[in-house]
Amino acid sequence: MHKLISRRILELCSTRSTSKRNYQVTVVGGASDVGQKLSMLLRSEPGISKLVVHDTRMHTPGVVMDLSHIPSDIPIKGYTGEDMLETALKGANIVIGVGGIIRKPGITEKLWLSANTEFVRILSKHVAKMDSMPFLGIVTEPINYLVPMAAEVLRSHGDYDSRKLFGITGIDALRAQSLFAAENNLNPNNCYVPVIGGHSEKTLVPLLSQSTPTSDFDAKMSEEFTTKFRQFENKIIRANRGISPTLSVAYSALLFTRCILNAMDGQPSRVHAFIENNDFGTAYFGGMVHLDSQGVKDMQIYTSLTQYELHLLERSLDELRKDALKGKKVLEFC
Ligand SMILES: NC(=O)c1ccc[n+]([C@@H]2O[C@H](COP(=O)([O-])OP(=O)(O)OC[C@H]3O[C@@H](n4cnc5c(N)ncnc54)[C@H](O)[C@@H]3O)[C@@H](O)[C@H]2O)c1
Ligand SMILES: O=C(O)C[C@H](O)C(=O)O
Repeated sequence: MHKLISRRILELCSTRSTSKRNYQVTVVGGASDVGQKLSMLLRSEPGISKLVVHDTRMHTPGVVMDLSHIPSDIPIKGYTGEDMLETALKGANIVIGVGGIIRKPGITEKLWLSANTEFVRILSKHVAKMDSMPFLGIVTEPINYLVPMAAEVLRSHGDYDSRKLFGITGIDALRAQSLFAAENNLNPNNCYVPVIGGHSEKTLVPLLSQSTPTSDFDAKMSEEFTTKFRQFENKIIRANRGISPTLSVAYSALLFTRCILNAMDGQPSRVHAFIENNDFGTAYFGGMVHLDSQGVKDMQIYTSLTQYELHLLERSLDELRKDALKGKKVLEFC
């Protein structure tokens, strides 16, 4: 069991490396709710040589000063306003995009979508102009079509390396792990349920057939688990009085950053993410991604899926194709 726990922990990149690194991380949208929490977590992450926080909000200098009062040997720098984005990105090895607007009461779907689309469009355009493409992780929703859109922008404005673009979806694996543990009365640290597909109610596919420990759920229990799991996003937004979650999302972005840092250091690393992947008949797909120092190496493939999982996967792929198309089309209106 001890070996098993270590493996799970490694998979989610909870382990910190102690090697000497020299990597700059820039958090764009860093004064947002998620961005502030992520920046606080990164503040004490060993091996980051410089943490940069960028946002268009006027209180960004205050956020940076607040963070600087947490003693750390990681230098921190803040930049405010779109005209400072280029400076904030300069020298970044990892860029995390967490800006836009959170879902909250009073914000219409249309406003939410257009603000988030604009955020990712501007960010991608600036990243495309950098001397070399950094690792770019996107938290901003909806990931299913903003990641394909980011790829289009990167492609049309500069040298695009698809191995370095990721939608940060680790939250889905964390939720599946927590739910599985709760349903089976187990320690979550000993559990793992792979999640493939996309990051939305209709595209998430939890693979109970591949769980650790092995699941003895019958067909009805598997369907109930899947429904519950897929509704987590809406459930938490309702419980949060209409506001999207930020804590577990920031935590999953920390794990993502850690996995990338490990990979850049040449250590074996894998991360849950949504990436360009044609293996399943759609341009983008999410799952466990194996990394090397250059980015995506390949994605974990699972065999012996149940009929139910295959059915979910088929439906998910239909949606993902539509989402990727939306991502390309949305640019026509920008
Ligand atoms: N992937 C997930 O699971 C998940 C979960 C929750 C939230 N989110 C996403 O995270 C994002 C942030 O959520 P939040 O609650 O922290 O949002 P928030 O509303 O607190 O803040 C958004 C921030 O983005 C900044 N911003 C907007 N345009 C910018 C630009 N061009 N350059 C730099 N900064 C810019 C704003 O100034 C603001 O600080 C949202 O887009 C939301 O969709 C994703
Ligand atoms: O869309 C959101 O902001 C919610 C988020 O995607 C989530 O998974 O909780």
